[in-house]
Amino acid sequence: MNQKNKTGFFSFFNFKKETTKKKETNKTSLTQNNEKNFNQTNTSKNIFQIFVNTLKKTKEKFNITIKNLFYKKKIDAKLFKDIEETLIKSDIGIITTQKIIHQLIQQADYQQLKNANELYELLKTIMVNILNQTTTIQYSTQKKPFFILIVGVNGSGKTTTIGKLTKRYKKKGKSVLLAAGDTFRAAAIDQLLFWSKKNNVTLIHNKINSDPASIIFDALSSAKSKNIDIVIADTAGRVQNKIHLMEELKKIIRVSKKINPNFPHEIMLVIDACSGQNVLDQVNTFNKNLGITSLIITKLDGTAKGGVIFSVIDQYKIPVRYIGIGEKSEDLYTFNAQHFVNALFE
Ligand SMILES: Nc1nc2c(ncn2[C@@H]2O[C@H](COP(=O)(O)OP(=O)(O)OP(=O)(O)O)[C@@H](O)[C@H]2O)c(=O)[nH]1
Repeated sequence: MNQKNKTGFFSFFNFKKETTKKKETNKTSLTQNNEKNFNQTNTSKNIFQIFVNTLKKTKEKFNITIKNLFYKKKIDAKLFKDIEETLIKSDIGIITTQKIIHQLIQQADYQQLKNANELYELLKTIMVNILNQTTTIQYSTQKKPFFILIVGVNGSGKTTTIGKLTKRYKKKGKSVLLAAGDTFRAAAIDQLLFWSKKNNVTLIHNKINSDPASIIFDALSSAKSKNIDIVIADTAGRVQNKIHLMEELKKIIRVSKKINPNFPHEIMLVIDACSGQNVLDQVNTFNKNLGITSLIITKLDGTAKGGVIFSVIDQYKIPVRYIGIGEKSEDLYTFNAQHFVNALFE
């Protein structure tokens, strides 16, 4: 399979290609189990409909305008200008929009397109390619425990997402252990306790203001001795300031490497789509300091700013692994570029 198209190793939709190509028997992927469960309970069409419903608010800005632009229009400079304006208004961001328009003009010229309809399809393809520029880290049973460090600013949805991930991995038959690394806010520990009980998994925690690096170290040691598959660690979103937070997170990473130099396998940044273009600043800060391996975009259900996904992926080349589309524990989906773009244009 084309590496560029492998947005989500956990992706449902690439499963067939993955399994035929990958003959390594000692590796099991969450994707494979994912897909089996998925096929039993859902269909690609349903998932697509969920994407369509989720993006309702983002589509309001984008969809009607874009369709009107292409309707029976001829290809000229004005059309490109209008498309550019629509993309910018849809939170796709100026830099990424200009890149899309540049490619659109070049390819339309190269393919000698005359018809606006063909340009419409070309725009979709270019937008999917923008989202497919990244590859995700592979889960493997050899990486045991597979350590996922969850980071993000306050209120972005970290704790809720951990609850959703726990449910998801448990459903795939994986053993999960949680670590309450947000010791700054008592409610965060209570929230994780709720999720751990709900999913029947162990939570390693300590009292408020205790050292998060030490809690996470204990959690990883315990997971190793108990042969646990996956450890998910929560972290604070706000300490005294941004520098303190980054130092705290760096310490967690440093200390975890004493157990295994490859820890953490994943550093997932949770970002709230409602923040629009401001998320770029968050991605920049966390990535510069910690090296983010994937993104989880939450609250796509409640915002018109879903277009920001294009600029985040385009500017940082970090894959979006999951999207959060509601507060319930099942409201987490593997991100799929094709579905996302099709849903936007639907
Ligand atoms: N609509 C919607 N709400 C969400 C989603 N994900 C999380 N939330 C809500 O967002 C709020 C904040 O979520 P938390 O999980 O507490 O966020 P956090 O990042 O852990 O915040 P702190 O613990 O304060 O650092 C809660 O009310 C969640 O129910 C989502 O995908 N959609």
